Amino acid sequence: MTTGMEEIRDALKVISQSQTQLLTAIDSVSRRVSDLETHRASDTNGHHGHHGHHGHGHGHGQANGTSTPLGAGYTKTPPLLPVDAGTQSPVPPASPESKSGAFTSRIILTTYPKQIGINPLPMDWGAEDPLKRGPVTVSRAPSTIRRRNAIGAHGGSYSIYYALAVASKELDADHKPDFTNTEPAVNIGPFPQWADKKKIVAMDPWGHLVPSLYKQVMEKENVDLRPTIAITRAHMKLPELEESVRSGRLVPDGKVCLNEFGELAVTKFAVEPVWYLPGVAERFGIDEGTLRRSLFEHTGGMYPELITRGDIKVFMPPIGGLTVYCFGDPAKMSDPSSKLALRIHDECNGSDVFGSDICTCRPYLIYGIEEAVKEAQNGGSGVVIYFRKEGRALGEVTKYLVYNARKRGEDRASEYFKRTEDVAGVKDMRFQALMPDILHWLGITKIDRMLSMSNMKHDAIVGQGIPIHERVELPESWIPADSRVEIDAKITAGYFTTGHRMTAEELKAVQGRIWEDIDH
Ligand SMILES: Nc1nc2c(ncn2[C@@H]2O[C@H](COP(=O)(O)OP(=O)(O)OP(=O)(O)O)[C@@H](O)[C@H]2O)c(=O)[nH]1
Ligand SMILES: [Zn+2]
Repeated sequence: MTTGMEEIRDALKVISQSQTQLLTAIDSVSRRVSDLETHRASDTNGHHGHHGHHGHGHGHGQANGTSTPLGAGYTKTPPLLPVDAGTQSPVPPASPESKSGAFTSRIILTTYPKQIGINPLPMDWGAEDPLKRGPVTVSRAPSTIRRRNAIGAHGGSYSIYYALAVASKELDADHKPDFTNTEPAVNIGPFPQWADKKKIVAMDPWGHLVPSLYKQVMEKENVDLRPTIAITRAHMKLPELEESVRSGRLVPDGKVCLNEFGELAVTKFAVEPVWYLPGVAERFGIDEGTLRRSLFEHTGGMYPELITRGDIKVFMPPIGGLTVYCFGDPAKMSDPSSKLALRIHDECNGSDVFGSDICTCRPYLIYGIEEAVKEAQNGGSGVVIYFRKEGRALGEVTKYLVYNARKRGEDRASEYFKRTEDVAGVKDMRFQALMPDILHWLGITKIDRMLSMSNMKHDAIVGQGIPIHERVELPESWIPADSRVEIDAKITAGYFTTGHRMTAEELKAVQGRIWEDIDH
């Protein structure tokens, strides 16, 4: 009996040993094949990379199942054989003409730091001199793919439309942007914060100057580089502000508020996300391996280099960015002797654009703009920053599911966050931890009037060393009736108020419109 058990145990040991050997063999074949493939591709493209030189990378995080830094909560899985290697491919073959120019001759599923031909442009995140820092290089164009020092793609969530445009031949993948006259409408910085790895980890501080700063690199190295920030000037018109002028709250000055229609002059900054992974991990108090593995897994395995290229530290995530609306002289934002009023706003399409009354989003946005304009007119600076983080970054589908659950129930303030948690598992996924980067980038060192009640925004900003002198809540008269549920729930959960913080008992009595009231 005992002998039988031992035999089984021995047999199992042999099986497990052979399994490990098999996995190691598969892994080494896969890497060899990948090397060959790059070699062939680089021959085809006439580019011969340097052997053995890999920038400043440490070469860890290779595709070997045993040496990849695995984050907590993940099991080791066998490495996969790159399917592009052999003659068969699981992907329907692209038509022959689509191979010309747009793509490398073989599909490069992933790359490895020690691979022949891989020669990233230098990337020293946080270096003071932008030339020493190096340009964020992410393009997979044949001329650039081996020089990449970033994972992902330009355009945030729009990268998918780019792919569609190329696939449907609407866009020539060889298109070289003509940047004539696209340069920033105003100058900004550089500020010492731009060279601080602890302060800016979620955007490229040099992103607006790419075409000018790295012109020579683009020409000399024949690489495809693009800006991730653009700065322009505009007029804007909101119906509520016409009313602000009519009621006398806002007085046209011909500079910031241009006329009796409440038309405003604004400087706008559009910013695409660029993440420095070690810095992002640090902000969340997790290790880089865990961050990389989670990003890899939960984007459908979209970016294998998160796992295979431990030497690449920059990632351009497929998410929305932000826009800064600056009223008054942009130079005043960073002037410590000028007062600054600031609203940080997260996207709520239903309210911001379409006027839904279930929340206070549009009212707070308009109030923020109005107060920002007033501060600018008083000789200070007013700033509104709009983040694309719809529905607390849970998305509109989740949000509407929760609305239904609330309205089919009793929609009591005491249950407000619980309904979201029931559906989404969390009440909020915005993670304000990365939000203060833009403030550092704008050179902001203190906030005089913070137009927000959110404790999460407050704590993130103060935690980044930017003091907030005054917190300004949304005045009662701006709160739509049906959004009392939201605002009271938020206040009870810790949002700032100078008014009354309800007890759990009182919160139960706050009720919104219920299903019967909407359903007609
Ligand atoms: N999931 C979900 N999201 C909501 C709901 N109501 C509002 N939101 C989202 O919550 C976010 C509100 O953001 P902000 O207007 O910046 O407000 P806040 O962070 O709560 O704090 P304040 O600065 O005090 O306004 C937006 O992303 C909205 O889309 C809801 O019922 N469910
Ligand atoms: Zn809203």
